[in-house]
Amino acid sequence: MIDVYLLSGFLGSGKTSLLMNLIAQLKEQGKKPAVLMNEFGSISIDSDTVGQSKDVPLKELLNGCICCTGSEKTEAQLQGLLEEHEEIDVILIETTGAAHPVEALDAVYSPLFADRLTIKGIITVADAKRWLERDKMSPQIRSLFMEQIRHAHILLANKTDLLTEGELATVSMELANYNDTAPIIQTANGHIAFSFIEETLGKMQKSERPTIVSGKNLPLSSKLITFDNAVEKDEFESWVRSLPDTVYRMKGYVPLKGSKNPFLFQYAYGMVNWIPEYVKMEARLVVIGEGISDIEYGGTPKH
Ligand SMILES: Nc1nc2c(ncn2[C@@H]2O[C@H](COP(=O)(O)OP(=O)(O)OP(=O)(O)O)[C@@H](O)[C@H]2O)c(=O)[nH]1
Repeated sequence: MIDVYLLSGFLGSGKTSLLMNLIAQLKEQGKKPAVLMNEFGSISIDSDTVGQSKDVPLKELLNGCICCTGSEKTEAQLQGLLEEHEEIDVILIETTGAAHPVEALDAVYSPLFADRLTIKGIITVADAKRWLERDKMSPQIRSLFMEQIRHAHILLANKTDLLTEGELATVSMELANYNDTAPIIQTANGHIAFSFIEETLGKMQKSERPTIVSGKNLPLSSKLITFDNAVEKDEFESWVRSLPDTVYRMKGYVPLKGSKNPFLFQYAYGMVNWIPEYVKMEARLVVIGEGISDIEYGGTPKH
């Protein structure tokens, strides 16, 4: 299994700096990291920086963010990385600072990779100075900035060099109030030990079930559902409607009674979408949300 880490954080918060630090540490440990990154616009500034480490495989998604370029593209890029570089053991994904973490995670979770990739979690870089000045942001942007912080599994309060001791204490306390599950690490230029990230996220995963990042104490988790038998479409949809609001996203291949191949099933914000598949994909579904570890598919109970 290849470990996948998602680097989130607002525009300019220090994600690329963190990425470069992590790559250097991984290489020192003899590991083979690969990078998937996406940038706003069609000029690849950040990937040029990373591209200087010629031995680090890199795929980029230009012109849009990982969430709105569509998960198909992300899947294709990941597929490309996996096929072209069999030796990879860690994938670092840098999302554009304008990506919502749930959507970015969503683009990465694919039933195609369920048995090849272990999504370890989201590391959010928060610009500590910006946090103190968040009231100056427009409500929409502030909400994105805050969402990225809220969904972090590990939170870096970065750019500490720009703050006084007193300001630092305030930022740490306020961040802890806002996301009380993620460890908060004060950093400058994204300097953090990769071993800390690995151990922290490893422990979070162990405390719950082994698939991907999951757990009641984590802001976001995922669950893989498999099917032994084909299901009735209506029955499946009533099960979908019975799920809690904290299920944000589902996608995968669902075997429907009377159909040759499992259908591609998509769910987002209450909407379901079925697309026939001409290839026989493995029947499995990824569910992403909060507090979803008890969700199982059992069809609708018969009366
Ligand atoms: N003073 C200070 N500057 C920093 C720190 N970390 C990063 N920077 C600077 O902030 C700027 C943005 O850093 P990046 O690492 O490119 O940030 P990013 O999150 O990748 O930016 P986007 O790709 O635009 O979202 C760069 O000029 C960095 O040198 C820090 O801890 N302190």
